[in-house]
Amino acid sequence: MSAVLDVEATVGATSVATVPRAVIATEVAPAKASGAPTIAVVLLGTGVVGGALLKLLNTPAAASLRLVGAANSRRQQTDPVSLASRSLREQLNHQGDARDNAGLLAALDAGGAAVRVIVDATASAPLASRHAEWLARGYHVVTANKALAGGELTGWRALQAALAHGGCYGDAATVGAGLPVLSTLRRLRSCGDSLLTLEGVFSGSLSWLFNQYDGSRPFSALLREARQLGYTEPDPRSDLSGEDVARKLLIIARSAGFSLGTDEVDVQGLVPEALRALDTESFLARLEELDEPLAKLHADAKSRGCVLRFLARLNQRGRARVGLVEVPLTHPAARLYGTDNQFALTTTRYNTQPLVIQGPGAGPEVTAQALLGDVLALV
Ligand SMILES: NC(=O)C1=CN([C@@H]2O[C@H](COP(=O)(O)OP(=O)(O)OC[C@H]3O[C@@H](n4cnc5c(N)ncnc54)[C@H](OP(=O)(O)O)[C@@H]3O)[C@@H](O)[C@H]2O)C=CC1
Ligand SMILES: N[C@@H](CC=O)C(=O)O
Repeated sequence: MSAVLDVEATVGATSVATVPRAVIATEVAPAKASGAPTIAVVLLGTGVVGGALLKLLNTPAAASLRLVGAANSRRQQTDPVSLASRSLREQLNHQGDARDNAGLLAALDAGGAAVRVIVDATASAPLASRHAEWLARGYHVVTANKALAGGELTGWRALQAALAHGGCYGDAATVGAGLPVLSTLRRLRSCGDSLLTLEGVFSGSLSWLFNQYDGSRPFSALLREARQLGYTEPDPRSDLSGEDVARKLLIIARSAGFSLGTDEVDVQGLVPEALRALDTESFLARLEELDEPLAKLHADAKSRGCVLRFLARLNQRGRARVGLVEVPLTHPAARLYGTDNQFALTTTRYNTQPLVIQGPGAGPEVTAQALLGDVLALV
């Protein structure tokens, strides 16, 4: 386990007390009146987030959408008219065709819809690596999967190149599970404002874990609960290692114009060496090995009147750091609840006090809503 990072003097200066609390996630547009253009949708991933989206697709808010294909990692179903079944997610576990992206794209093309959208609700890097190609072929992509935009810089650049030729990339779900962080940043940039520094808590699961953790319940028990609630990544080591937070930091920083590579983020993770190479199931069976080191870090922090928070920071020189930090109780991050994320943006125009965006930053429902909102924004 890595040592707790030092708290920089600047951290304590950040304040949320003087700015409005949460900026609430973007409202979903009401269902379009009949006769409005139909949006054909293919859904990749029917797990926690994809499953929640399937539920939303059966609500009036999604009346203008036609789900023409859906897939998990093993099977897929297509219907150019519409896949209406409420039990689609369960069906895909034992019924359907073998996985084949070409078949899903053919279903998108077949119905003659004006707007064709691929929604990626997986954590698959190979699938994310196809996003740029799909955009170049005229499909829109809406994603909760951060592997492309938050991965290697080459992938980010391929994405920007594809977007320059048209197509939309709905990425609200990739940061803050739909909190209006990227949209706010883009709006500021379009007005000529520039991001100077960025700081906060970018992980809903780690926020929930450290907001709860007081030493009375083992960290491993809390982690199991966070996974059950749908806050963690499919493999929780993606959260604990800081990798997921680093991806979000990269997505924000790149969207703000910083050409940061993955190797330029200093990531201090929480996964002990012995647990890093295991498959997911074996790791989950050994979660108790996290308990002792975290109990010690917690006790040490408490003895100094501090709490533990998993912070991400980008300074004005483009130096990026992600890791567990002791913060005093007066620190803005010490006053978070539940899965709250907190993004403090200092810009050329928000430079005496940061612009702070805060609110629940993980969970199936808010994330699925972010995906639906991005799809509806296409028309
Ligand atoms: N949970 C949250 O709060 C948030 C999650 N996200 C992101 O959402 C994404 C999904 O997370 P979550 O729903 O929790 O993950 P799950 O593990 O619950 O679901 C992942 C789904 O993706 C499917 N899948 C994997 N590979 C492929 C593939 N090649 N083709 C089609 N389907 C595939 C899996 O299929 P199978 O069932 O066969 O394994 C499964 O249905 C992640 O990228 C995560 O970072 C973003 C914001 C918030
Ligand atoms: N596992 C992620 C989910 C959202 O991206 C988190 O904990 O924030």
